[in-house]
Amino acid sequence: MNVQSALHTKSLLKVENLSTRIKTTEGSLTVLEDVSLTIEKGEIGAIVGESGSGKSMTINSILQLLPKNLLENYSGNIEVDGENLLTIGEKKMQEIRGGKISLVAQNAMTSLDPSYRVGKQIVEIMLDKTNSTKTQAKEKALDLLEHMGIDEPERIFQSFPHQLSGGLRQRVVIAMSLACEPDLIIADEPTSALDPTVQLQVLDLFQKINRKFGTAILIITHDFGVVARIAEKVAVMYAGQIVEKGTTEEVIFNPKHPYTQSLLKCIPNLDWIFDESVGKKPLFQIKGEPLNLMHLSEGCRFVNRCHVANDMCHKTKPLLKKVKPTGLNHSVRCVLNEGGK
Ligand SMILES: Nc1ncnc2c1ncn2[C@@H]1O[C@H](COP(=O)(O)OP(=O)(O)OP(=O)(O)O)[C@@H](O)[C@H]1O
Repeated sequence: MNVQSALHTKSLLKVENLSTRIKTTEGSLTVLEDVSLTIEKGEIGAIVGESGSGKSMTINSILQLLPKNLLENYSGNIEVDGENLLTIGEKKMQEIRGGKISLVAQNAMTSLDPSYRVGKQIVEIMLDKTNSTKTQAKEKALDLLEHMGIDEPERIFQSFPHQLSGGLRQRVVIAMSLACEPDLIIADEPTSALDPTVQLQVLDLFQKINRKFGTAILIITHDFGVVARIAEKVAVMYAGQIVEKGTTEEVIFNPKHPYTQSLLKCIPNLDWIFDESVGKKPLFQIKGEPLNLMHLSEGCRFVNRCHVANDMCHKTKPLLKKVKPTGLNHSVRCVLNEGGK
């Protein structure tokens, strides 16, 4: 690709300055503010943050899944292949969901119908979303199950969801998400309901899918371990805002935001099991509670939990700025890091 055509290449998913307001009994609440991120074709990205940081709101906004009685309004832009999802209307949106983008939910059981054999559920999607005949759809479904690392695809095809283990069910759901041949899979905490060993297998499966089919993946997680294993780039969310983003390497090895630094310290370290001289250290915890979005102050949203905050942080609203003005895409929302160090 020459430079000229590269400049004109549209991102697969481009979210720009997205703010989402919802209606609550206490009045309207801005649950997302100024969220910008992109996923390119064939890329694996991640959004990481603790509970309540706005991860689910971000995907529900992208996929326009917030119910009418909850949503007050969106502002900003959400583009898929250059098409603005905020203006295309529900009919076209339905084609995008389960078409160009498919969603893998945290709990596989919420995506599977308990009363139908899993094979039939995969075939139904193929018949609905692709030009396959019934015979082709069955063949493709068995093929997909095999690609999911399932040893006996025919037996699993004939099984009901309750007859499968949690790990197998999640593989089936991932196969279902591929049935419509999407460009992007959004995976919402896809491994958090699974045993640690199965978690690793499922993450490796996403990587395999990405390499084999070129499918882009946006993974939502509270776990930096997941980010480190699979994602090329990451956005760290806190209290409805992206507070840091960049390549996974930049963010993990050179975290700039005190929240990112604290999240990284929360990853369990098992050194003490192998090295007695290290001693048993308690797990690191970020002090304080996540912010109540109803009661925002004028400064940084992380200020009351921050280990380096000063007076300026209480008074100045930080903007997301490049760590190094001339650098690539590492950005941070912290007045103490503006302009880079
Ligand atoms: N129906 C609702 N009414 C009021 N506030 C809500 C509602 N749903 C979400 N919120 C608020 O929106 C913010 C973002 O929530 P969101 O569910 O996106 O967080 P999350 O990062 O996905 O958390 P989790 O990992 O627990 O799912 C939180 O402050 C949450 O309290």
